[in-house]
Amino acid sequence: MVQHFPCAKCQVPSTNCCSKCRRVYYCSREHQKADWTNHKTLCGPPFKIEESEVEGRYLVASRLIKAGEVILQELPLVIGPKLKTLPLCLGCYKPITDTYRCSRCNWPLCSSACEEYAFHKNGECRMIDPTLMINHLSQGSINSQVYQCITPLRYLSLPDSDKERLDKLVSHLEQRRGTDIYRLVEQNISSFLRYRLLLTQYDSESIQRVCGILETNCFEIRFQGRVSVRGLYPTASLMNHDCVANTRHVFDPDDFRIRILATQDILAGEKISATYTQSLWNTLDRRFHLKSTKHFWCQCKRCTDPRELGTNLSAIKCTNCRGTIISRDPLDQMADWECSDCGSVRKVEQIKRLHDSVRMELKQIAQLARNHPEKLEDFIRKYSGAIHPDSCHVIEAKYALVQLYGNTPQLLYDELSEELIEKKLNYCHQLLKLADVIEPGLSQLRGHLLFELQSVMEHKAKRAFKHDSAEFKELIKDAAGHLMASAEILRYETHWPEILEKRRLVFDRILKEM
Ligand SMILES: C[S@@+](CC[C@H](N)C(=O)[O-])C[C@H]1O[C@@H](n2cnc3c(N)ncnc32)[C@H](O)[C@@H]1O
Repeated sequence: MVQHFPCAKCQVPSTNCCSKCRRVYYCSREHQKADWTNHKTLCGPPFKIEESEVEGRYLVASRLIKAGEVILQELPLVIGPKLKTLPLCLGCYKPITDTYRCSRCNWPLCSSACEEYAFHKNGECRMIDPTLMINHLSQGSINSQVYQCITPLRYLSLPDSDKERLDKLVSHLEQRRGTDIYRLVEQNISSFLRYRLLLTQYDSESIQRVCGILETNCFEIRFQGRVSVRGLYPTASLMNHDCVANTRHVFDPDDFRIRILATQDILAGEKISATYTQSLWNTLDRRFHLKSTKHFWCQCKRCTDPRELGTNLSAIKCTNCRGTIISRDPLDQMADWECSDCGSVRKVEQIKRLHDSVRMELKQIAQLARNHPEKLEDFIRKYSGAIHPDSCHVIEAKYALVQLYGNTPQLLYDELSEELIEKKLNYCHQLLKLADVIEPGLSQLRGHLLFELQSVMEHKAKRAFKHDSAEFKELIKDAAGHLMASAEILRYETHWPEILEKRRLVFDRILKEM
């Protein structure tokens, strides 16, 4: 499915872009010509690179960037398997059944067409002596661990000019030295490449640096029907992190090109940010994850506020007075927590233990949720009282139900009670309010929630009201508006254009009949 972007002149979806900046799309040469006076001032990149001691390099808007604008697009210089991966075709990244082997190097692929993918052909296929892989690639016994060396090897085999660009990226080599991940790289990648595959031209330090660069800077690339892989993009990886980011990214399924889209208007001088973590996690978890994987303590606005910008995702109810317990200093992972009403104090270890046990319980319930959604409802009831109705765990349970109700066998709309329809509707509204704070604008979370909202509204309208009633018409019109809003966000994601088009036809028909 080729990605379409709206023509800058008339909004008609198009695949042709300005050949200079490749960020702005036109449906025809006429519209490109007509827009030139406007576009010529915007044709260069809308960002510059700045640097600070604490954050290193980062991207800053050099002019107003409008929500929805493509900020940059680029091809990956390296793409390949993640450290933990399922066995996959090294050409197209689909899961393999080991029925075809590369005629040159003997690595499992889908077909002869996959032998020609440049990253495979110029990487492991050219670099590894197939006779040395015989034991590791014998039929029926491929250990997914052997894939760990592929992406670093693809990096190491790049032309010098590409390598020079990537070598400037942050590796955190010093912080990684002596850690578990450093030892794992030493055993599974460095020793494997040097002593098993006899690639002794690469020293252990260089291999460790490359692995550090890959883990600090790669984007995860997921497509339905393919194993998820990682890609390294020299400019996109200069976006620093913020727990409320102002961009999102989409990948082109044909060439893995990344496009960075502004989710909100970004003023000249503002940082252009991405999120390296999960927006529904609480502050303790997000900060710990960023420190352990990316080696920095986040100090963004959201992390600084003990109430997480008023969302209370981290908050816990006080068992003494039912007030709200929050951290005394969220930028200190060891700080005590305190009830804002009665002042009683909890040690952070106690708070962490509580979060860990609730998270574990939710994980177990979520695995059964397809057949037992009522367990998620019980969880929500129990922990809205026992922790906090806005707690991240309660929110995650609600989001899981929003995705299940109406979309899963046995939970399709026709089988849902009115009560469950109403529940889904309420959860969508609550979660959208939250998303407006933690993932505002044209974010993927808002796109998915708006999509779920329009579908449940349509079903409620059909069920609750007569087709010629004012209530029916109002609900359907609102739902159609939400569909348009979700389409504006999701149309760049693979598979979504067809789904959105089907929904549009449904609403077209209903609106015509009204
Ligand atoms: C993908 S790189 C981003 C570009 C990087 N700043 C550079 O100079 O190349 C990720 C690294 O940037 C730094 N970084 C990103 N966001 C940060 C933030 N909000 N605060 C501090 N450091 C940050 C961390 O060192 C992190 O591991």
